[in-house]
Amino acid sequence: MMRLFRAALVQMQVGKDRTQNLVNAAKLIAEAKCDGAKLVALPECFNSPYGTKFFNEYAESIPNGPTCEMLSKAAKENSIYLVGGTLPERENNKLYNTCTVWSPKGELLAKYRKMHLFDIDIPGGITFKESDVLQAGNELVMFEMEGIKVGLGICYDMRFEELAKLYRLQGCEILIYPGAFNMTTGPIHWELLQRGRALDNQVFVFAISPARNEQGYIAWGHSQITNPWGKVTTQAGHSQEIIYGDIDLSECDKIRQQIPIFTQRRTDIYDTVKNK
Ligand SMILES: NC(=O)CC(=O)C(=O)O
Repeated sequence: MMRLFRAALVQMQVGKDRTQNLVNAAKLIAEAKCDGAKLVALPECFNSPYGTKFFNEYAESIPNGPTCEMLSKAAKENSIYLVGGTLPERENNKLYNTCTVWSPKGELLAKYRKMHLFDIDIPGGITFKESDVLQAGNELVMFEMEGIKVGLGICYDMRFEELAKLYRLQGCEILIYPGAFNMTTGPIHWELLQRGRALDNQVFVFAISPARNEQGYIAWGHSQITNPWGKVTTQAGHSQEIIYGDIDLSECDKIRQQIPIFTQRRTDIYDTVKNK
């Protein structure tokens, strides 16, 4: 069972030209592989600008569109596990914000649809309503990487601690969130939420943002790796870059032994209160 590996989070620049986005992603994936990555992860909406007015135009079916073709080929050519950020997905005339995961043989390992849609309204800050055009997913999705269980979420999902806890209860040691926080929420919430999810659940958390752009939805950047102690071990700036983490899963074992919160949960009490 693999316990040590190198992860690469690709904080890439995303623009309006889909082909250019795919070419850029493929180039950066190959670079991450050359630098020793076994798992490479891309950001939310890496093939299209992030915005409700773009989702319909850029949507593709999975696994048949050009974006999945590129992802499958890149995973196979580089023999890596590839978390393909997210793309707007179309199925039966409905749209979803969907993350795909590819095996080193280029096979589709998992597909997760954003479960909590990003609907917020902060006067003077940001108003965004994914539910105007997207449907929410209804399933937790995990994949296994040579014995390591990894749970998937997308961006706003990281605000929901119940989702992270359910993944931990199902044996996950890593949670991966492709995400695109913004200039209003990013500065205070991005890092803190990930540290919270990591510490609460004693898991590694990887979050991958697009690089900051000049117009439209301005992404916060700061892709991040947080360890099960709740410590940020690597964080990007806001430009295009790849960050790396040498992940040692024995850190999960150690912290879970030293602070055994998952054997001390008082579900007898919680359940009584919940059912009142
Ligand atoms: N873009 C998102 O889904 C979430 C986000 O920016 C936030 O929660 O803030």
